[in-house]
Amino acid sequence: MQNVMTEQQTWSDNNVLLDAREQNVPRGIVTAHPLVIERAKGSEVWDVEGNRYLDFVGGIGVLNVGHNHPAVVNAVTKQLGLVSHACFQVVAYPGYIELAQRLNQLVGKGEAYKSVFFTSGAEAVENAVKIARAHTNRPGVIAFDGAFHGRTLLGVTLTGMSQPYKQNFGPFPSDIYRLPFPNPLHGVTEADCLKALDQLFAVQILPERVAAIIIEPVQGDGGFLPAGAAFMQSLRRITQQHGIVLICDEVQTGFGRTGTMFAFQQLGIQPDLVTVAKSLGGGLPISGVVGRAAMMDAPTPGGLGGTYGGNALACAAALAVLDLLEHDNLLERANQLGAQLNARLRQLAEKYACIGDVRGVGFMQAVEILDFETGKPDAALTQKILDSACQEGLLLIKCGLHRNTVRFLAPLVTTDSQLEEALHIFDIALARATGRLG
Ligand SMILES: O=C(O)CCC(=O)C(=O)O
Ligand SMILES: NCCCC(=O)O
Repeated sequence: MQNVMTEQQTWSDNNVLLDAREQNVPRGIVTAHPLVIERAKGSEVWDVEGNRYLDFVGGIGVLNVGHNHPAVVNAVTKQLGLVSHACFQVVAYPGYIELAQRLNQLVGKGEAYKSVFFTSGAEAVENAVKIARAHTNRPGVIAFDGAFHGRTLLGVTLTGMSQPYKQNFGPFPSDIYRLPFPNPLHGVTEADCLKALDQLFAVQILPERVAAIIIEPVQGDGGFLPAGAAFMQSLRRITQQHGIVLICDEVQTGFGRTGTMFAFQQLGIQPDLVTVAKSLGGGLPISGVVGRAAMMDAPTPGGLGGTYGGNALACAAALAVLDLLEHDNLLERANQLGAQLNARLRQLAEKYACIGDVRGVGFMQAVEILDFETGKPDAALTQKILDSACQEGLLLIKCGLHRNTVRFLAPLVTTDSQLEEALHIFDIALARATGRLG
C-alpha cells in the first residue's frame, strides 16, 4: 500500500520528503539534487532543514533577475488584486498588450514585429513552427544535433538528443530534418555544418519545401556551444535566398543571459521569429513568439492561443523583469560577471587536467569535463563534481550530448562575494572528485 505522509510526519526533513517524492512522483521526472527547498532569495535557496545553498542553476535559466526579486513580487502582488487570469482569447487586458509592444520594440528595433504569448518554451517553439508553416505553406523544419526545444512531441522531435528525451516516445512528427551544430572541440567546423545543409537540400528536401530553420544562438542543454557570427550570417543568407523562416530559440539565452537582451544581437543577424520563455517571467510561467508582423499574421483568426497563454500575473512579472533589465544595468553586470567567471574557470582549467574546455557568452559559461588520459567525455566524473559541489552548498547542473559539461546559470544579481564563494566551492568539488582531497 502507498504511504501517505501524516500531519505528524515532518515536512521539514529532506529525507522524509524525498521518500514521499519517490512514492508519489514518477521516476521519469528526475530531480538533479537530493534536497527539498522551502524558500529562495536572489542567488540563494534554503532547504526545509534550513541549510543554505548558492543556486547557480536559477531554475534552469529562469531567474536572471534572481529568486523573488522584490520588483517582481510587488508587480505580481498588485496584479493579483486586479485580474489574475482572464484568458486573452476571451477578453484583453493591458499587461499582455504592453508586453507585446515592449518585446516587439526590443526584438524588431523599429521594424514591424508582433508577439503572442504561451506558457512554456516548448509551446513557443510549437507555435513558431505553426506560424512558419502557415506563412510559407511548406512542411519542412530543420533543427540541429544537440538542440533542446522542449518535451512536447514536436518539441522533442526537434530536440537533438535521444537520451533521455526521446526514449520510446515515438512515433514522432514527420518533416523534421537535422544538421550538425558547430563544435570545434570535437572537430565539427562551421564549414562542415554548412556542407551538411547543402547535402540535406540535395538528398532529403528541396529548400523550397523548407518552412524554417530553428537554432539556439548558444545551445543550452546541448552543451553551452555558441554558434559563431559567420555561421549565423551564412544561415541568414541561405534562409533569405530560399524564403525559409529563421527562428532563433532564445528561451535560455534571452533576457540578458549572454550580456545583450538577446544573443542574436551579437551575431549581426535579424531573425524572423524569436522564441522566448524562462527568464522573461522572473519565476512565473510565460513564453512567447516575437516575429515579423507579416509572418505572425499568417495564421488566420483562432489559429493561435491557449487558455493560460500570457496569463495576467505572468505578464505583470514579465513587465517588471524588462524594467529591471533596462534600468538596473543587468546587461552590463552579466558581462562583468561572465568575464570574472570565465577568467576564474580558466585558472581552474590550469589546475585540473579534466577541464577540457571553458566556454560561453556573457554569464552563460560552462566547463567541459574530459578524461585527461583519453580526451573522451567523462560523464561519471562530471556527476561526481556536481554531487560534491552540492554537498558543499553549491547547486550546478550538467549539459551536453554526453552530459559531461558543467553549466553556470546563476542569476545576474549574483554578488561578487557569492561568485567568489561559488568558485571556492567548485575548486573544492573538483579536488574531491578528482581525488586530490579526501
Ligand atoms: O528539462 C527540461 O525540460 C528543461 C530543460 C532545459 O531547458 C535545459 O536543460 O536547458
Ligand atoms: N534538462 C534537464 C537537465 C538537468 C540535468 O541533466 O541535470
